[in-house]
Amino acid sequence: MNSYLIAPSILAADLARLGEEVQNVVDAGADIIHFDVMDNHYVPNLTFGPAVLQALKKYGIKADFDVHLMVEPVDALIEQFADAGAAYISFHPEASKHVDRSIGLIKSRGIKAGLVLNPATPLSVLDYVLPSLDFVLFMSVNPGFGGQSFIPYTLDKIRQLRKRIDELGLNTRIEVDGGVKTNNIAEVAAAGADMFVAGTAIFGAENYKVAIDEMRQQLANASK
Ligand SMILES: O=C(CO)[C@@H](O)[C@H](O)COP(=O)(O)O
Ligand SMILES: [Fe+2]
Repeated sequence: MNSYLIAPSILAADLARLGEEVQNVVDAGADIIHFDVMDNHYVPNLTFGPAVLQALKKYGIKADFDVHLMVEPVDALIEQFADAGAAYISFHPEASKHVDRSIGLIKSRGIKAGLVLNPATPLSVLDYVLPSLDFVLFMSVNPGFGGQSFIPYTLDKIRQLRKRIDELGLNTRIEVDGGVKTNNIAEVAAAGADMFVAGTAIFGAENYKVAIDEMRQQLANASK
């Protein structure tokens, strides 16, 4: 099993103080920074583009950025986020006409490529492309907003994919996004996930380090 990565989602940060907020979660022990890109087309919300990622890098953020594209189409933004310095890029398969080509585009820029499955998207979308992916992102809420509740049937999907990855001998990571909190992260890890996005559970906490430490403690218990 890969080591666990905790990825605070900046959607829940105080956006008026974004640079400071991101530095604070990095100092509090975040492994990577989850960057939600919404276009008011693929999802009914609008967030930030590559210029914001570039600005955060210029501000001095050294952590890797995990760019979650909730946009349609995807290829032009893959290029722009690659130029801006993304370390991970994921997209939703229904938002790309040519999924294999979009994955290839991400990888051709030396970036880790992920495919995102909405709650009701079947695992069969991974047929044929799973070996070329660095990670699969399971949405455990419907995409578009932070602060929603974890959809429990996601756990079964995670278990099924973990089995498939292990049987194939792949080292694909499984990321889970939406409603992940201190009180369910152990269960999500036990199902087979190893990357955990948490927006409100971290940025909504009084002390980011206490929140991240509690998650790590839960993860340590889960792997015992
Ligand atoms: O991609 C999304 C929502 O579409 C997420 O990354 C959320 O931003 C996670 O927020 P919480 O559910 O952890 O508050
Ligand atoms: Fe996300």
